Amino acid sequence: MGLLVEGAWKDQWYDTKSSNGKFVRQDSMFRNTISGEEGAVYPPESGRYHLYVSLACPWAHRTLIFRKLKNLETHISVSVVSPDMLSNGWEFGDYPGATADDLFGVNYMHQVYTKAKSDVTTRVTVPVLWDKQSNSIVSNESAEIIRMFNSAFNELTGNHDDYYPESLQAQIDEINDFVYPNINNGVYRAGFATTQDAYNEAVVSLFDALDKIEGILSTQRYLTGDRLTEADWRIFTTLIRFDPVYVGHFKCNIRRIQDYPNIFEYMKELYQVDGIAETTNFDHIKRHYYFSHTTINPTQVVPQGPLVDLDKPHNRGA
Ligand SMILES: N[C@@H](CCC(=O)N[C@@H](CS)C(=O)NCC(=O)O)C(=O)O
Repeated sequence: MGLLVEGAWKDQWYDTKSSNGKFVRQDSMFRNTISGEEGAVYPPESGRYHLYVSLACPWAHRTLIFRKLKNLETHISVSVVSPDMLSNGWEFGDYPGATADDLFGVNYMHQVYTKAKSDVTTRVTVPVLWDKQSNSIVSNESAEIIRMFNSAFNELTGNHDDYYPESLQAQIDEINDFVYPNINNGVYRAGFATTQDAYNEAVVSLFDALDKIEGILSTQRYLTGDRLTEADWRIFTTLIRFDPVYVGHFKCNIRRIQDYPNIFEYMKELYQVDGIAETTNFDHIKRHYYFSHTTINPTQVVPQGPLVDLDKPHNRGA
């Protein structure tokens, strides 16, 4: 794990000393948009864009889900990094389910970043949406990539399904603003904390938030009512990793997702949506966290469990 400093790779774990043991996630730095508007720098074109993902990563998983739901698979190609993220950061390789770098044939993800900007100073994160035409990074912010996938390619695909409908945008934004710090990033704030106080604060706000979500899902099918939206997909990628990884590896063990009847059934419903199970790779998920975070798990031993039947019929909407 490391970062690029003026284009040079530096192997270094997260600095939590300057923040009292708290993990503070950095903002993504490439923030352009694909748009069908006249004169747009990045117009929606088939075959022009390439997505770099890790199957382990919850943020990258969102983008794979939207690529699937919006029928973008034939329009946007994908490279998958190996789940092992060690001293060179994300790398390509022959781990089952991973690929080579299909565009440049480089070994490391940081080399893709320096192809976009040779003197860049940044963490090297996935997902990355790459523009093959200008050889630049459109975006490395999943929240923005899924919005582009939701609407920018509609004319090309003929798929007008809308996961961010205008009538629900305020509600979706409100849920996202609650779920992101407390749950999506909350598991990382608990797991990467290096003081007891920082961990305590994160884990308590995480489970308070999950209790609240359980309450919401006890009265309605989805987070904003009876329609499946972006807000649901954004929480899903954290929920599906929770019992296999976050409970043990990140010490988020006050309760399991299986202990929340409504969240568990809801998570199964989302997992069973057409195409979603194939975007979910539990081997990469478990291997990445347990094998890569050697400050947390120095033995790199990956647990076998848990045994959970995600294909069992759910009771949502019954
Ligand atoms: N805000 C970014 C976060 C992406 C992110 O942090 N990805 C993790 C993998 S789960 C990563 O690549 N971490 C490497 C690092 O921090 O050096 C997004 O949502 O796209």
